[in-house]
Amino acid sequence: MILSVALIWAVVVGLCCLLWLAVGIRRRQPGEPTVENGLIPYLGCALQFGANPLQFLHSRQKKYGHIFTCKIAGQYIHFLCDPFSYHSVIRQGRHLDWRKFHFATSVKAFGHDSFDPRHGHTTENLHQTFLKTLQGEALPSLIETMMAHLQDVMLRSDTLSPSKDQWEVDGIFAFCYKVMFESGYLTLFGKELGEDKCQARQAAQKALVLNALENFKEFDKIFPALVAGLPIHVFKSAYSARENLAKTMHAEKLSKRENVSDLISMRMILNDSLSTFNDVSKARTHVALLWASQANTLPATFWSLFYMIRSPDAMKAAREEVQKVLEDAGLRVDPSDPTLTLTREQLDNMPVMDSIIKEAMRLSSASMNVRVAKEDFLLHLDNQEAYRIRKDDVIALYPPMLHYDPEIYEDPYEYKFDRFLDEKGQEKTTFYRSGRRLRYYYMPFGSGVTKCPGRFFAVYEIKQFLSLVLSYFDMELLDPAIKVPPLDQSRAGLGILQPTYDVDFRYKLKSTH
Ligand code: HEM
Repeated sequence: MILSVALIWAVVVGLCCLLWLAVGIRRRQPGEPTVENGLIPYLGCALQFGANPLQFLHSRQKKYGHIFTCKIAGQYIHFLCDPFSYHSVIRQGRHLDWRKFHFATSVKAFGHDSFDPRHGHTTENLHQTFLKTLQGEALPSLIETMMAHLQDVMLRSDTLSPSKDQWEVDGIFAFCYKVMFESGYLTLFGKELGEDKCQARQAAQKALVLNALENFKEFDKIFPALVAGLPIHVFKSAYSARENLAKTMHAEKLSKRENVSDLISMRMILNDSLSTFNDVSKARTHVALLWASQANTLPATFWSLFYMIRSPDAMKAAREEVQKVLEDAGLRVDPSDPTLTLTREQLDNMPVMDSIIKEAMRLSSASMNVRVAKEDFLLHLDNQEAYRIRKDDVIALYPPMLHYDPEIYEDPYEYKFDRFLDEKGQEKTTFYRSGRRLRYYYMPFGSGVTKCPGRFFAVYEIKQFLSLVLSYFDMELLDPAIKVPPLDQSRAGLGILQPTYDVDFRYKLKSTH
């Protein structure tokens, strides 16, 4: 009896394996890139890729060349590794669709109805909304509001309470998180009406931001799992964290706030006028924007501050640059009246700070650029080769392959704060590979149509943050020889990676004379 049950199981397992071999494995057709199916059904190469994407891709590039295909979590992904061929994917070709992947990912993670106009829930052109409210004329007011909130949080509220006489010790990531989250949150979502005059209201406002921060952290932890396709209901506390955030973003709550950014006010109007989303779905679209505005900015700020403090030369050059900009503008640093302002033009005129931030992001960014094939087509590479791509396949660029390429960046694992400065101390834009000038050499914000619409604001807010901490505080690492914390690879593909552990520093208010 036992033997026959075992036999039946053996037959069932055998048949499943045959079925997997027959339909689960892709065979390379003539003209297609080399395929690696991996050994695990459905997952394919996902585990090896996830363990260390850069190492995985380098080893496959060595074996297969500029382009190859890997099965990852049920999806066939063509990785294109030749930077000179990037433009054939980045330029808006008629064969490639960017909306399918992006809209589907947002729905999976945030639970709102689809933004894809083809699904009939909205006719909003989200891309246009982002460009109008995050770039160009929208920037000066975002910059001004952010600068005021940063100084309130650093010096007026009880978030930090620094003193002149005593050092405060904190983790750099914890410090950046507190300051940037609160300031960024208030800049996008405004403050409760009438809050400033009344202490009870002030406390309520503070509690709301702190709750939002805790909920954000809880939700953000499982974000990679959601993108990988796991349902949010598996993660009870993360689910309630997301829903708690959404509850604070219902239209009737947001309408009681003042100084709400153009981005959120416009999205509220368009949600109401162009979509059939219900109230929960509308609120969840705002949660998606909170996530987009913070999830990368927070670790990017950490890496910028960490590397700057760790490099005495960077710190000196940055300090001098900030001092000069403030002096030229006739501004005086006074912690008892923290009302410094920097215009967009002044912020644009800080090449050292730019380079410090760029170099920090070069070393920590791992965003995958993805497009989906709308139909079978031929992908032409720079070396005249062409490859057949099947409908619904994904084509991916992984910019860390550029960012860590020793031919493009000498000693690529080293932080050099002036790497993006030319001989005249201005922004360096000429980078070469094999003697040829590169068009794409730095891509933490993605590429083409899906390039981050918040990128200008993101860099401004990090510059503002660094300028203020340099102006108001003395800062030191507790251990000046501390090693760089490793990158948390669990988020590889999704943006700026976090450190696997925090690094302690100490700060105190500068003495003013
Ligand atoms: C250092 C900070 C930031 C980094 C590295 C970053 C990076 C990215 C990347 C890689 C994408 C996806 C591009 C793609 O899929 O190809 C993206 C999308 C997006 N980002 Fe950022 N981002 C940052 C800050 C911000 C900020 C501050 C905002 C808003 C205030 C923002 C708003 C958005 C939005 C709305 C999208 C979605 C665009 C779309 O789907 O059309 N980002 N970002």
